[in-house]
Amino acid sequence: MTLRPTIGIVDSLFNEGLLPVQKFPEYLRKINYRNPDDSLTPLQYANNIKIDGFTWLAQNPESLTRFNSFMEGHLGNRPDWGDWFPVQEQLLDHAGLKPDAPFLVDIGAGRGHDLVAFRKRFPDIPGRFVLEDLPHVIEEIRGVQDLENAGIETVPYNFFTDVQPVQGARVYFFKYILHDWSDKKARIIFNNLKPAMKRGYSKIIMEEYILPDRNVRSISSLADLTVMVWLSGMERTRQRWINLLESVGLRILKFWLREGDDLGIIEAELADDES
Ligand SMILES: C[S@@+](CC[C@H](N)C(=O)[O-])C[C@H]1O[C@@H](n2cnc3c(N)ncnc32)[C@H](O)[C@@H]1O
Repeated sequence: MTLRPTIGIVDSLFNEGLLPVQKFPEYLRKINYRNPDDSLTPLQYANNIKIDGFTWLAQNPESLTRFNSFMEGHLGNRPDWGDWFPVQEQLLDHAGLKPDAPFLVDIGAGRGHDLVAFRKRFPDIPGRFVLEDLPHVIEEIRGVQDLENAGIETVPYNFFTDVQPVQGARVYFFKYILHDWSDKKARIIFNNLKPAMKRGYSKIIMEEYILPDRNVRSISSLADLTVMVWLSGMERTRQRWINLLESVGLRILKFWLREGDDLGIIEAELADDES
């Protein structure tokens, strides 16, 4: 079992998370008990700011460090995706793989813990491994030995403003990214990715909650509330994932879930009918 440092979770939730939680009833009254959306997030309301949560973190280095430590420990004692997803069958068994081409791009990777774990698990997969995140996050991880040892490239990238710079990767990986954003913003992220994807080859792999329509586990509800209170984000049901991806010309190949957990993998690719 992987042991992860979880102190960052407590540190970040108490330092940055408590105020929006405390002010949440007041915030809901102000927005007439609508579902929170991008026009004013609870974090913006609580801190009286207009910038989004990640730009705010960039301006508060201690909060950013706590947040990135939070993300590093967030899986707790769950296995890494590479430990249970059929990587060989779904990703490696393809004639198009080339040793000098990009294999995996982790978009919004934070400190790169998922990439490092994947490289340790599969040290012999050929190709490039790329970590993308906002420039201040890339700055925070400059010179980190684990990343250098694993041969991981770092690229500053903003998924709202830039088209994906790494063309034709086998895997574009997102973990806990889409749940931070509304469908409208998620569509911008996907539309900036699609031009880089190679039809019949590139796959999107997302590690996210995939909720049932009813009887959601309390731990998954808590995740839903956490992203709502921070960012007006949401955990999505299967049908919401299908609707979202279809609305941008993507097709879900399979939802992968492990017994007893709503956190799973969504495997997707460009839909056939897109030019
Ligand atoms: C919830 S964290 C997930 C981090 C990592 N994928 C993980 O699961 O531990 C969201 C990540 O998205 C990054 N992010 C936020 N806005 C972004 C943007 N516009 N472009 C690229 N990355 C962004 C943040 O810096 C942060 O690292």
